[in-house]
Amino acid sequence: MLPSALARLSGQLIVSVQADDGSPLRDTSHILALGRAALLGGAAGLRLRSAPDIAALRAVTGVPIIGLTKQTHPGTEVYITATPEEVREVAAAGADIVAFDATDLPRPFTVAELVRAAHDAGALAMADISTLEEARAAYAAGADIVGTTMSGYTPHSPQQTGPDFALMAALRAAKLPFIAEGRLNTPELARQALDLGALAVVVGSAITRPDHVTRWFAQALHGSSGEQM
Ligand SMILES: CC(=O)N[C@H](C=O)[C@@H](O)[C@H](O)[C@H](O)COP(=O)(O)O
Repeated sequence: MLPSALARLSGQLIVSVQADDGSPLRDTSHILALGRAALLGGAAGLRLRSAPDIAALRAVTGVPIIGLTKQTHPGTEVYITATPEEVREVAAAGADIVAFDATDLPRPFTVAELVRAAHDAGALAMADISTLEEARAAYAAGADIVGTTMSGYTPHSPQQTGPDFALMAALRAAKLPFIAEGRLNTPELARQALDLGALAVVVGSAITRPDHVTRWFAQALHGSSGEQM
């Protein structure tokens, strides 16, 4: 049986509400407004970066929250919730599920250590992976769910502009439950991921990063990337 936060997300849309560093939307008050707009539109869950953003949305909604931090650490390129301390911070802010990097890149802490920190803090553990092998390893280390989040963002995964449907199909064939995430930029692609067996679908940039969406349009019109910031 699925743990309750995952059961509530089954078949549902999760909206990732994150602004990049330097974005005019980075402030928590803007993230709160974007998150509320996503909830109004029917998001059944939220994926949020940073304790202040998580706490702000926890105060206004009971939907499952996937929380994470994004921080660099010396000697590693792993930046999504890379330490047990960050896992605890995210859980304490009100996340039901803590997402963390579970790729094969050199890392400061093992996947098992991050899973344990999440469970000890009363949260579920979501392993952000980029390959089938990483998914197997994450489940062996005790993860509750994996997400296809990191495909395209590690040197050893396919670099592509669209979603990694091949990885989703491989996860399904291996009977490994997964949340689909990454470049699901249209309702049709999101639906396709669900049809490929995803437990739930995370959509971020296409809904909550107007700067990215503007760039897609600007590039399509005249190959320009818009105003340089
Ligand atoms: C690779 C990485 O750092 N992904 C991050 C993970 O939390 C977010 O920046 C993405 O927006 C999220 O994964 C959703 O994906 P998309 O924005 O493509 O719908």
